[in-house]
Amino acid sequence: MSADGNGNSDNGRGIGKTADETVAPVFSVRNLWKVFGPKADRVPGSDELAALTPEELRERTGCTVAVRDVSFDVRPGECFVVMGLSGSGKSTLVRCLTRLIEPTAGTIAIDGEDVGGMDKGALRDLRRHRAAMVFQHFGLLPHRTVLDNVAYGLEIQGMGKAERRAKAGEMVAKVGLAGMEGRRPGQLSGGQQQRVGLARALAADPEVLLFDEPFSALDPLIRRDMQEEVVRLNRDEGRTMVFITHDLSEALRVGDRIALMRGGRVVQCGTPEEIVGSPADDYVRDFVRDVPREQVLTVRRAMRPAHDAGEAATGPALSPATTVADAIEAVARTGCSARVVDAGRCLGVVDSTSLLGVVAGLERTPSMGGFEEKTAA
Ligand SMILES: Nc1ncnc2c1ncn2[C@@H]1O[C@H](COP(=O)(O)OP(=O)(O)OP(=O)(O)O)[C@@H](O)[C@H]1O
Repeated sequence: MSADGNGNSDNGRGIGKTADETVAPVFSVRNLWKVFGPKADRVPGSDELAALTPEELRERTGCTVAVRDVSFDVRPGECFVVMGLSGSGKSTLVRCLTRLIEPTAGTIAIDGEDVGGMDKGALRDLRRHRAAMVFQHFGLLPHRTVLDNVAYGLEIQGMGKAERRAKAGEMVAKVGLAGMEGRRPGQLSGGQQQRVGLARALAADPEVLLFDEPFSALDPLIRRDMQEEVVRLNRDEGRTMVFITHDLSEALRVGDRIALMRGGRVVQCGTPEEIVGSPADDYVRDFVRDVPREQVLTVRRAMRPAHDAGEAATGPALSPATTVADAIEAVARTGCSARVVDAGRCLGVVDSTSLLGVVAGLERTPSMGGFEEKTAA
């Protein structure tokens, strides 16, 4: 995530940051369905109905399947992105997590606790304290100052005035708005208003932040700023996040893992590197076609065994999380192959052929070091 001992950055996102798979997940979702329409609950149980195309199903039953048999875990400390085109089911899926939309079938647990079995009070607590939502339309109160907007949620919780103003001040500073506490929302840019919305969600100190396309209304530069803010919050605080977007570059920038949705299904769930480097099918391959591979893929994919002990001991040392783009720079600068080193051990070597092979999307052949054109799956 940070520059390694050799000054090799892995682009700041934390490529290679792998949330520990052995720890218990924050959210655990199994076989989740959301069907809109009359007698929706007959659809998940019926092989015949579930096999129909969306159009056939609508014609025969009047139902729309928004989420179709989806299972995944969100691990502590990760930024889990739900990505897909408009209508693919992203918002419905994430709203089901806290039952803002009632699932039709399947189970959801938060920290092992069944969300389906929660009563009204527990659900209120879940939405306020455990999994707070940051919306695209941040719903700020126009007549209140920035500070009071941020403190609003704490006021509802019954926190005393001095304490909530101190806490709100801390959050305002955390999102980079120190000095603007006394302004009203109308005196802020769209990006600054979004930061107030973020500070308000953070003030409740939720275990998970759920973002629903939070930045899609912002202009590109401010949007980039906000993405960096999210990455920073995730990295510095280790706060778990679920982030909806239809924008692939945003997903790649903020996500530790990405669930790519199509027609209510998750067609692939994996790290940006897995999605771009090993697309699960032609749909995903098409989706990631224009991604600059060298900025997402790491030297792990370009590595080959060292030819001899000499090669394994010379050349610049790179961490396994180094992007191919940074490795190309290191190899070009020094004019020799670079070693991929982890905890003092040389895992392999990258050279210009192996790095260019990854950029070109070629598959490594069994004969060490060679590449061949990738054939469509
Ligand atoms: N209340 C509803 N009643 C009927 N159908 C719905 C309802 N809400 C959503 N849908 C349908 O469910 C599907 C998934 O919608 P959803 O809003 O979850 O998609 P999305 O990926 O978030 O889209 P967008 O990016 O446009 O917000 C769509 O076909 C949509 O028309």
